[in-house]
Amino acid sequence: MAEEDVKLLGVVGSPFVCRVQIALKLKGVEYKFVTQDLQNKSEELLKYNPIHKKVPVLVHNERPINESLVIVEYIDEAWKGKSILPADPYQRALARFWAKFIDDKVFGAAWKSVFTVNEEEREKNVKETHEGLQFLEDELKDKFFGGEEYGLVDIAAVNIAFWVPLVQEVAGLQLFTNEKFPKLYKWSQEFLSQPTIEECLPPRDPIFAFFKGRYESLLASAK
Ligand SMILES: N[C@@H](CCC(=O)N[C@@H](CS)C(=O)NCC(=O)O)C(=O)O
Repeated sequence: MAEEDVKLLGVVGSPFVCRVQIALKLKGVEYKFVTQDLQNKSEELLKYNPIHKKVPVLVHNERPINESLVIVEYIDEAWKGKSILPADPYQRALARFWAKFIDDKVFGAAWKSVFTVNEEEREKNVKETHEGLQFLEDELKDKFFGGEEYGLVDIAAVNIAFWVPLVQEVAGLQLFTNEKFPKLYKWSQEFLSQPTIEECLPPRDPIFAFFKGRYESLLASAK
């Protein structure tokens, strides 16, 4: 391939950015990480993601791609190496379904369970999170969602493996525990300890402190 110019607009500590970092690492793609200030969005971010104005944005030879799951699929297609999606069309469709399910039905609810001061809303979201996690617990048949090797669904679910345990601790909630979801919990430990994944994870303590601060200011503002 011709000379590559690959930039990732992101922030450290974002589960969505982390997905893209994992995919780039898996394919061995060299890239420049361009840290964004989400309180004061750069011209570059607004230019490359004018619709959502969010990170991650992958810019490949000046062409931007938005939305983490779309980016991960793009990386899989644009670079050779270890495949992220299965080859079989039906299995590919299933992988896309579960990756989307994680965002639509699990992670958002887990996040809202933590970052709310409304008890009713919290309860509703805790219930939804548990229902979503149960579907994933039932779906997990092998070592990884991808089989013997991790793939799109595993990469998508890094938000469940790393971020949900972290933010549940911030609020003292029990969303994703070994007792409730033993298969999924075992998967998360196995997945997070894969060398490529470990290298892409942000340092836990500062991220914990960041979300703890955000949670405490939410509590304070509700008083
Ligand atoms: N659906 C998007 C979500 C990305 C997202 O929520 N990014 C956050 C950082 S973790 C962001 O850029 N937030 C800035 C904002 O909402 O203004 C994806 O999968 O890429």
